[in-house]
Amino acid sequence: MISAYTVDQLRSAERAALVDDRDDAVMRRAAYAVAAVALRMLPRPVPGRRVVLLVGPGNNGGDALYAGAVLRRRGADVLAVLADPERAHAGGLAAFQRRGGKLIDATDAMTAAVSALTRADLIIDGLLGLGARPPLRPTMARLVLAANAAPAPVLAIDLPSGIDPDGHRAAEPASEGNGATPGAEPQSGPESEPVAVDAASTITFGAPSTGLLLAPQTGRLEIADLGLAPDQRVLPDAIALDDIDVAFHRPRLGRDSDKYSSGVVGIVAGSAKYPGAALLCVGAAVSLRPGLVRYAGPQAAAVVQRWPEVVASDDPVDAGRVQAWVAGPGMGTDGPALRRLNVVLGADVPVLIDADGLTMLAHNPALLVRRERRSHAPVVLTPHAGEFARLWPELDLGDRLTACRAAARQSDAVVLLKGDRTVIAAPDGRAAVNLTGTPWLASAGTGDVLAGVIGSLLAAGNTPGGTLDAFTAAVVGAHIHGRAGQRAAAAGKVGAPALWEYLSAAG
Ligand SMILES: NC(=O)C1=CN([C@@H]2O[C@H](COP(=O)(O)OP(=O)(O)OC[C@H]3O[C@@H](n4cnc5c(N)ncnc54)[C@H](OP(=O)(O)O)[C@@H]3O)[C@@H](O)[C@H]2O)[C@@H](O)CC1
Ligand SMILES: Nc1ncnc2c1ncn2[C@@H]1O[C@H](COP(=O)(O)OP(=O)(O)O)[C@@H](O)[C@H]1O
Ligand SMILES: [K+]
Repeated sequence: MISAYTVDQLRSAERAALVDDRDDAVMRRAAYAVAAVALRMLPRPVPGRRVVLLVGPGNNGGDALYAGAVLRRRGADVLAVLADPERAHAGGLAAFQRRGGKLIDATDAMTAAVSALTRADLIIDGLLGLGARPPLRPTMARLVLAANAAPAPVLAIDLPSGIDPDGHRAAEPASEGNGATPGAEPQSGPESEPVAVDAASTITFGAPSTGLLLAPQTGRLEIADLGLAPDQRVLPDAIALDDIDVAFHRPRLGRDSDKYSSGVVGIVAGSAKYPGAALLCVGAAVSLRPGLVRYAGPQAAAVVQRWPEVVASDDPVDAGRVQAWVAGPGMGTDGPALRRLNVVLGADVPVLIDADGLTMLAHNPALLVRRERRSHAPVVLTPHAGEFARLWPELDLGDRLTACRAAARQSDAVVLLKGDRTVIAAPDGRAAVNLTGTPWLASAGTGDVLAGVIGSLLAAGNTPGGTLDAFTAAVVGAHIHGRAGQRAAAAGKVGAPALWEYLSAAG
């Protein structure tokens, strides 16, 4: 599991770890870690390869300069572009120049800097780290635009410069969207997009800041343990899972297992207008291999024809015992749909509401209040941005994690806000960012699949030996779904049903 912290939390941990550190020893260790990743990213042979360092005014620039000195020793041709020459890190600069590193002052030689970036084999971003307060000022913004337009991959130190370290404001990729020419004065004004480095990899020290998990510009995340991470008594601001955590949470069968020990999930989805949603959601639930899937809705015949092992009925009242309900995908919002939703919300088991179910909740906020009186079992809400805005119009989606946390607290439900970086929050303040996924998932029906996946996990968590709470079920479900999407995309598959086959195996 990756734990991410606020800048304040990371700064306090650094202060505690570096009480007696008066020289650049830790920075040199950081720089070795940066150089090790850079050497992996450089084409072979390394001698003569062109590395351009983007160097800012703080310690992030110092890391870059020390890393540049290490790369010089390996024979790379390293050029440091100084964005703020007067304030460049003195120790780093001396070490770099001792090794024969070359310098350019970007404030008076921008054209040369841009041309060096264009010809680089690797760009190392040491403009800003934890001290960053976006948006970037003009010299840095120009360099970032040029770096993003260059063919070389960018390795960001600590974070891609231009993102908000705490993740409260999003930065769009700099190479698109703002219409700026690399090296030219970036547009300013309210319409221009914030600029940020689009990194192939980011190496961070000790632990990432929350913004690093949230930013799509981070690329592959590497964490170098320099003994700087907050200790275990500090609650992380947000977490992210990796494949190993998820394997641990998958339901396991034993000799004494029966269907109720692996979880029975009930699904209310689909309608005459959206028959496919029923199949997509049930297919996903089945793929997670719960003890049993029950279907309750107007597509019972089609569902059983496709999955004979599913026990189907027309209505949740007649469905029989379940350990979790999913309601919403394609179920419609008419009278019968509202009645079905009410039945599900009255059940004393965990309930996931998605899609049309969320639309009905937005129109009838009293439904959730009534649910709280009827059951203490958790509720999971899985809106995309449009559904989120209908449910909580007063919350600012420019700050997705904060908005999601507020929504979870207000509605006393786990809220999963879908998107490129899906975020999940629990009413008690826990939060997670999902790092799996692919734009391949931005197609119709993949959300119905996600609902089925999380529904199965909620049921598994509500078994006698179940360990998954609703928040963890949502986080694990998002991870599995995203990984399945990546595998389907890599295999060249088309369409949401392709996810089923990858869900049963996805890490
Ligand atoms: N501490 C440790 O133990 C270790 C730390 N390490 C490294 O140190 C990094 C943190 O270093 P740091 O504190 O010097 O901050 P950093 O981000 O480099 O520079 C901040 C300066 O940038 C400026 N600035 C801000 N926003 C700006 C903008 N939008 N556009 C333009 N300029 C802007 C701002 O200047 P001002 O606003 O005052 O003009 C401020 O002075 C950390 O990320 C890691 O890489 C590692 O070596 C491991 C050990
Ligand atoms: N650009 C993107 N990159 C990665 N994942 C995405 C992107 N856009 C959407 N997704 C994911 O695809 C799914 C879409 O769900 P949803 O919007 O409910 O679609 P539908 O209602 O058509 O099923 C979500 O899991 C979401 O996180
Ligand atoms: K950086």
